[in-house]
Amino acid sequence: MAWSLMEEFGTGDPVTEKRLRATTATVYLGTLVPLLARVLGRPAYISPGGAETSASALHTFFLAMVLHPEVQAKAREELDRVVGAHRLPTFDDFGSIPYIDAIVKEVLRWYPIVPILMPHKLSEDDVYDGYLLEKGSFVMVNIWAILHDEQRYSDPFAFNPDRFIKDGVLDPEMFDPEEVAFGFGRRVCPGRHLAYETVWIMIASVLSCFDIGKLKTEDGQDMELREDFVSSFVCEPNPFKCEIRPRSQQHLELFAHP
Ligand code: HEM
Repeated sequence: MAWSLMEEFGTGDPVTEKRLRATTATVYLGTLVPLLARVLGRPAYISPGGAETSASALHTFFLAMVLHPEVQAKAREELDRVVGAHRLPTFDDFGSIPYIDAIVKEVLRWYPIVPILMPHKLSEDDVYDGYLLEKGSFVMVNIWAILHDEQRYSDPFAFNPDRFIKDGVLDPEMFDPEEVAFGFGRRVCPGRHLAYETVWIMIASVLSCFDIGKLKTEDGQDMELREDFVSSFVCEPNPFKCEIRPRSQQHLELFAHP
């Protein structure tokens, strides 16, 4: 990909070409490698710049859907009504299926992918809430605490996309997890829009075509599943098994040949 980009946009300038190569590698490491690793069942390890993150968000989404069939039902009602059964959702549907946005926001909030931001070194003295923070100090932002603050979100440990919806649309008064889940300021995640849109289109497409549910035990009971997350720099569920069933033959064909 980097080579064809350079053929098309390359100027022969080594600095530009180095940037093109680095940008392509970042996108590759940030999205494709972790997604492929999930599909192949292989581990993918963090590299600087957001590797794992989009795949971790999708992993969290699948767990949330297994645990909350009522959320799937609501999303499907919206998708069937707005998108219909004859095509997959596209970015043209952006703004028309707010419950899908609410699910993406709740995935980012419920178990934030990067719960504690990496340390940032202050380049000058700063004052926060009456405290002097001296130049050279390291500051680490607790995203988990911000996104589980009861003042902002009632019942913060529950997975509840409805908290972002008011009168059938996204509630502009509700604090948007996107404001903090991708960091802040000069070092804010440069992949945040790509990440949001990747997760959004995947969630919309998967929910259009598949039911996600618990596996059955041999005697026909639902297998128990818990909120069991990896405790590390990037937060995501420990591996779990679930059933992903096409809603119908027509939905399966739609997903396979959009
Ligand atoms: C749901 C998905 C993602 C989340 C939650 C996420 C979150 C973050 C966070 C919290 C940071 C640190 C910001 C800070 O230090 O203040 C960061 C940095 C970064 N992210 Fe992402 N990220 C995601 C996806 C991506 C993707 C898809 C890419 C690339 C295509 C990417 C590229 C980067 C890079 C290059 C940095 C380092 C920026 C810098 O230090 O200047 N991220 N991300």
